[in-house]
Amino acid sequence: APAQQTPVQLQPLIAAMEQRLEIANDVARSKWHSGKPVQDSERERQVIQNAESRAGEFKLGADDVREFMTAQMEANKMVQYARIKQWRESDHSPEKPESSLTDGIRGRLDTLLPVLMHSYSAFQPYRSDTRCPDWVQSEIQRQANDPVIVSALQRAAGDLCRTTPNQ
Ligand SMILES: O=C(O)C(=O)C[C@]1(C(=O)O)C=C[C@@H](O)C=C1
Repeated sequence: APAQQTPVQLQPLIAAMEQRLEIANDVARSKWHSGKPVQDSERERQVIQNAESRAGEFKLGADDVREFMTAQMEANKMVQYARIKQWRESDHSPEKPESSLTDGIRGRLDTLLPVLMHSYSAFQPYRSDTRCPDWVQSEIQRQANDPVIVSALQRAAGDLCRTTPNQ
């Protein structure tokens, strides 16, 4: 079974990605109450710049870091849009989060950055393995149940495996 051969380095990586997506629930609650749009391109540039500036610390290339963090933010927006749609359609307003977006929630996303980069770095040797896509799918299914989180994790992990096309 593919799960048995899954490298141990994948579990903490998917876990950190999932934690980042859990924070998206609070981002969405905050934006629901503030009326701010989900998309904040200026903040996305800052996140990418911050991550790129730390690439060397984790022996990662700037291109990989940019691609990886872009995927994490696209996945984050998927969760936000899905939650906002659920609240709108169920006519149920979520509670205001304890902390605001700029002094609290983004701080939690920032705190997770080195954790994500560290686990992404540890997974580098396995990215080109032909079993990589199977490992990633089974690990996502193992760690997540909520279909919104599962889809977002699939997006977040979309570039993890370097599969060589076979024509
Ligand atoms: O910080 C925000 O405003 C978020 O919505 C979070 C986040 C991210 O994933 O870091 C996602 C979408 C925005 O375009 C910017 C950043």
